[in-house]
Amino acid sequence: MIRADTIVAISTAQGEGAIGIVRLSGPQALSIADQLFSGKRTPSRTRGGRFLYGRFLDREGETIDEGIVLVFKGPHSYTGEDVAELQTHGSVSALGALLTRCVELGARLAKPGEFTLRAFLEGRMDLNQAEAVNSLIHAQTDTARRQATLGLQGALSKRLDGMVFKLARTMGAIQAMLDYPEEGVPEEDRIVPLLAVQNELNHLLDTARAGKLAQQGARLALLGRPNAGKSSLLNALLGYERSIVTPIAGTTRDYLEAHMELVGVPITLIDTAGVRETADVIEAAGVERALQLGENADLVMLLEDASAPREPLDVNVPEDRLIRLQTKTDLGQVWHDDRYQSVSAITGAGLPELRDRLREKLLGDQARHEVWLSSERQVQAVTAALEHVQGALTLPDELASYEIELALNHLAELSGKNVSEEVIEQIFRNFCVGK
Ligand SMILES: Nc1nc2c(c(=O)[nH]1)N(C=O)[C@@H](CNc1ccc(C(=O)N[C@@H](CCC(=O)O)C(=O)O)cc1)CN2
Ligand SMILES: Nc1nc2c(ncn2[C@@H]2O[C@H](COP(=O)(O)OP(=O)(O)OP(=O)(O)O)[C@@H](O)[C@H]2O)c(=O)[nH]1
Ligand SMILES: [Mg+2]
Repeated sequence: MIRADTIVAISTAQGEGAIGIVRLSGPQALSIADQLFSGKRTPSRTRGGRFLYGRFLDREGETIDEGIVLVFKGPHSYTGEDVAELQTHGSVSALGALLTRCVELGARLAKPGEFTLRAFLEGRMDLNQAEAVNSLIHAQTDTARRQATLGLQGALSKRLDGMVFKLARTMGAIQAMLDYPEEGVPEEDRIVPLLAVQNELNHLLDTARAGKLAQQGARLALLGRPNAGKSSLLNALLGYERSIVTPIAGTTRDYLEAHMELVGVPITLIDTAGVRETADVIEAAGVERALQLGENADLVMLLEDASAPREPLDVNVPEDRLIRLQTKTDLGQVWHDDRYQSVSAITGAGLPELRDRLREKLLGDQARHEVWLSSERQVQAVTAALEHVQGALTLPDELASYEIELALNHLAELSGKNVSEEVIEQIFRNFCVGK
């Protein structure tokens, strides 16, 4: 179905650039281009896939800029509709004037993500792929980009297709059995495929944490007693002197954040005030904050000075989000406790092992070449599908068949079949304008 209106947006980043693009999509895209473009050829009378060189004109016929028009004829375009790309010098003013001209000629300003929404509605990509487009734009690390690219190529949808096939076949087998009970359903057509799908869904859910972290990044707080070496370790991980280090206990009083990439995850490192009882109101407020930051962080590194008398700190952080470190091991004192890793911020000893540990804690053993769940929407749909598959494994045939149907609905939801307009709108609302 071709939408009646033609949308327009500046598709390149705001600001100065070598080249800028205004993109038109819809039934009037090429006729609008005809009216504002002057060159040897006419966009609407050009074959798709060609570019035309010439000048862009404003309402008075004055030249806005020289540039090129790229012609795409539906369905052979990003959106599946007729598309004209007006490529100019990357001048804020030229792009603005060109946009205005397109609106004067009848185009409507595109909403965020509306080009990709149209690509979805035209069936050029499914919802998982559309979400991947957005992830790709926002990817801050190679890991996030690689994941988004896999998603864009349909990797998640392909995995789901395999499961849908198994479920549909099982449902068929059960229904046949209900019609002809004397036949019975052989185990390998009933339990085996359901168990396989259950496994696969569980496995997919395991990837969600890594997927979320690769996308949104992780917050990593350093906690410990005063002088434990938190600021020194932060500086050592960053590779520059971000935080003040002195031999005085209580140096860091407020928390401080620094950004870096670690193991392909965008990391916010948080240095905090050393935790101790104190009469100093300012320091006490800092301690309060430190503990709070620890509770809210994705991971906490809890530091203890191995060269000082032991005075462990109790923090309200579950074990799986905790990494215990003994610091200053270059001073020659180390205790033996498997729960602790040793580091020296001064010599760098133990830092590679710490990075490995962080990778394991953050990404687990998720294979980098397989696709990860990356949005809350995906996690919810897979969780719901899994519940119904589990239902199907425990319930008698008639109910099992219904459970499988529900599981199939949730998997279909993932790729964007039978999803409400609201859900779709919600997804595209977070996109950039022009995407
Ligand atoms: N200038 C420009 N660069 C861009 C995009 C764009 O729209 N414009 N893209 C998007 O934002 C991405 C590329 N995605 C695209 C996907 C499909 C088609 C397309 O026209 N496909 C047709 C023709 C294929 C062919 O000729 O081989 C088709 O699939 O039928 C274009 C871009 C990234 N770079
Ligand atoms: N030998 C040695 N000294 C260290 C090491 N790490 C830190 N120190 C020293 O320990 C002292 C305290 O270090 P900081 O990094 O300021 O400790 P902190 O945990 O941030 O302390 P507060 O901000 O007061 O809570 C400084 O004199 C550092 O030079 C280390 O690995 N080896
Ligand atoms: Mg400090």
